[in-house]
Amino acid sequence: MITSDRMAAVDENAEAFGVPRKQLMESSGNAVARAVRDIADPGAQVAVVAGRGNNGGDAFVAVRFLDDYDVTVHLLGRPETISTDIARENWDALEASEYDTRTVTDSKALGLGDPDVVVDAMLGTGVTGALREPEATAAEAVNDLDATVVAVDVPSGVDADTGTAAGVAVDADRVVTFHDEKPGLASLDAAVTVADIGIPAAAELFVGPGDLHHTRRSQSHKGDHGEVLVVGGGPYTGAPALSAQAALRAGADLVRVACPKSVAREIQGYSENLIVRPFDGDHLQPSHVDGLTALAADHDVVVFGPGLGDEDATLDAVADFLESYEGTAVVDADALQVVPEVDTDATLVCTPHQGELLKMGGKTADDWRERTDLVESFAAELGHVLLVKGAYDIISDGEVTRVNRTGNPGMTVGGTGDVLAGTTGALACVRNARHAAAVGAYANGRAGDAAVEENGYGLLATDLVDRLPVALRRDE
Ligand SMILES: NC(=O)C1=CN([C@@H]2O[C@H](COP(=O)(O)OP(=O)(O)OC[C@H]3O[C@@H](n4cnc5c(N)ncnc54)[C@H](O)[C@@H]3O)[C@@H](O)[C@H]2O)[C@@H](O)CC1
Ligand SMILES: [K+]
Repeated sequence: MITSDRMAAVDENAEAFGVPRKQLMESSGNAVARAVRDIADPGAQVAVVAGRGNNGGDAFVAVRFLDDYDVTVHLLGRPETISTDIARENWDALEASEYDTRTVTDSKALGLGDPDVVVDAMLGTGVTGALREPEATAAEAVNDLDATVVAVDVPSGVDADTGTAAGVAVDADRVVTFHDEKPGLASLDAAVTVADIGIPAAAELFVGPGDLHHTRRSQSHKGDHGEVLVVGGGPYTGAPALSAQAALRAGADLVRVACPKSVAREIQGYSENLIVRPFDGDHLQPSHVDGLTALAADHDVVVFGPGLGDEDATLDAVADFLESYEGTAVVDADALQVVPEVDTDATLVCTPHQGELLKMGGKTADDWRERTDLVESFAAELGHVLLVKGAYDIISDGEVTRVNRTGNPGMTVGGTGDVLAGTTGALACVRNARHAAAVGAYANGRAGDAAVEENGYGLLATDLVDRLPVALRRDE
């Protein structure tokens, strides 16, 4: 089962991993032709009703695999309005080979005749809202025919994620959908075929550029890009400042740092971008928890742990806070060891390196594939998202597991974990926790790779912070 925004991400990852969309379209078209062959014998009359996007492109490919059928292609609009190169190239190929192609600009003139089969290729996952003209009239015309209707990917007008139609929709007998089931298809009374179109499994497993650009933004936050509270500092002062700067660079609108008064001036000293909220003393302890809980309520995400140290009183305070907290928190560094004993309704993203994972009671292995299984089962046991750092970062919520391959050996330098925690915290303001962890690991690694590319090894954690915006940006 795959939603349309995940499908777009997987599609873009496939392209990034060397399998371009035009190749996927060729496989899609071939699958559509096989479905027609399944329904009607050679010589049968086939009417292809095509839109101006890649859904139409799929059908233009299918036509080339149906030479022994009597095929007529009806393009709803002028060829120059075809909205993608790969669809246009497949249209031009039909013209060059003089297939029977017609362009329909007035839907009244949609002379479909009385075909045995109709291929509905007007719209697929690109539909927004109720069908407009000429697609709406065309859908009615298709529904009035006796023909067997084969829908490409999704019946035109139906929302692939919900199965509902905002207006008129094609009533398909068969749907040939690509790569994986779409949530909205199960509720239709059409027979659904899932066609494998050669997208490598890696395009779903490995985090890639598609994950950066196609993730549903969660609406459940206040500001545009969210407000993050970093709770850290004590024995260390750099760690919370790195996390806070990273959260700002990763897009948070506002970041505050709750830290012991003893280090507040030093932490403020790192940057005018930081807003410091000191609590008294020189380390976090249970008496601070009520104040922190109140402060946390004014933020979308809390990043808990950078530089806190592991005094017993501090760990007790972490446990007390997490027990009552019900929001989203990234838990890193010394605070991690507390998580397995805490019973909380909070959504936690734990970001251990492999040593910290062992301290939490998890297991690890040298081979990243084995680690994937171990992390997935430990995440399920914990009931939280795990982002286990390593040459390959493993991200799992116990159900879906992702692997991040960006980053380099230079990133073992101190502080890169603090940058990752802050980055993940900012992303968790606008993405679900598992996605925030996957994209956080990906962006952090890309920032580290960019730093090494420019300056060679001898990487500093601060080199990552300034490179996060580019690491998170859509590739030009
Ligand atoms: N994502 C993938 O991995 C793949 C997608 N493929 C095909 O690509 C399709 C998605 O293609 P696109 O993103 O180009 O979008 P579509 O081809 O589904 O539709 C986009 C076109 O429809 C128009 N449109 C949108 N809403 C409309 C409405 N309510 N009334 C009238 N016109 C409307 C848009 O202006 C645009 O021209 C999929 O359904 C599938 O068929 C395949 O090529 C296989 C690979
Ligand atoms: K369709």
